[in-house]
Amino acid sequence: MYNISLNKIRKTYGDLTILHSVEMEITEGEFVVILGSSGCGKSTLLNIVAGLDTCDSGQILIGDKDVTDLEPSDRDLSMVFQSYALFPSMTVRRNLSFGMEVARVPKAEREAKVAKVAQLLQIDALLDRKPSQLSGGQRQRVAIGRALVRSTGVCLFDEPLSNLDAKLRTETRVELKKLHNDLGFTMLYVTHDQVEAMTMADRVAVMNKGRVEQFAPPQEIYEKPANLFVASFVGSPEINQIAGHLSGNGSFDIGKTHIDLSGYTFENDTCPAQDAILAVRCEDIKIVPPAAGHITAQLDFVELLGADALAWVLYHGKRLSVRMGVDQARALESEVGLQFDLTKASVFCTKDGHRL
Ligand SMILES: Nc1ncnc2c1ncn2[C@@H]1O[C@H](COP(=O)(O)OP(=O)(O)OP(=O)(O)O)[C@@H](O)[C@H]1O
Repeated sequence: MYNISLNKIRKTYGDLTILHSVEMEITEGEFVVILGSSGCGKSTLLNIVAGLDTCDSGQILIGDKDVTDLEPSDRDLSMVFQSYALFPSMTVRRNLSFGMEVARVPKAEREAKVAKVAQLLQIDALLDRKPSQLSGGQRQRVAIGRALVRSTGVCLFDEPLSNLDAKLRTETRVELKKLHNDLGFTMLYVTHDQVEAMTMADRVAVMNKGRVEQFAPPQEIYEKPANLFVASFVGSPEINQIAGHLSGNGSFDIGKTHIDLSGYTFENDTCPAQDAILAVRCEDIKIVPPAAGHITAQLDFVELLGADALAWVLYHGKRLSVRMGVDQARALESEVGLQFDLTKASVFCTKDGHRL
């Protein structure tokens, strides 16, 4: 079995706590992306799973096996790093098969595995080249291939695509996802790139300052963020936020403006009376005549993005974004009404940011 259990993983450097009791249950065959900004502890967590770093306390299980104190080579996993770390003097073929040679895998089996992975990654034409004769993208594919041929069931990835240019990153992303579908390995993948997380993951763990803020399928992370941190970290442009007060009877009050939240489903089905933040994504706002909207705002500027457009409007000095068609954006008046799709909005507690 290749499920992974992370039980209360804690890591400190002196006074600094890098991981606060991280817990995660990863199902066999799942593609899990750990998403977070620089310094949140995601590489440290991955290295602890790989056995390249130790934790202060906690336990790591792969299947039923407690691997917490095992050497990396005894953990039944393989890892792909941001830097390709290929052997420069060996051909691609030898780079791919070397790990298996060391592990005394029979020659016929080695050759079959190399052939399969090379075909999957479309590097079969490159097998007799040396790494110096490859492009960056090709090298990274070889590095991924090397991890895959060695893998028995668990593959770890630390930002493997970050050295590639945008086009190659997109292509390799698609290939990795297909490979995962074909091979069914358990994959734990660290990145700060939310597009990678959204497109590849079965589930995303959003990390912040050494804590997992939410661990859920990408669409759920996007549509029902557990707190304000997740809501503003995921999605571009950043989710719109409007400060106000919940009256307790389902009305969100911004000064004298009252927004009826009856379309919104509160956690526990109750609307508490308290200061709150209404968060709405740019695609969930419609521009309407000023009198017909939930609020009225002033047009600031329009960005034409090709496929669609973003209108930036000012409301009480705060900039909000609204996504729309190019033609509509070109015809906007200086004063606009904003109509929120409240079924898709989120309401957060002002004090600690949790979802209400
Ligand atoms: N050996 C060390 N001694 C002290 N602090 C460390 C050490 N290694 C890492 N850290 C700190 O631990 C924190 C987490 O580092 P980590 O590399 O896990 O972050 P990350 O989320 O992977 O960031 P990045 O995307 O930049 O790699 C950082 O604040 C880093 O400075």
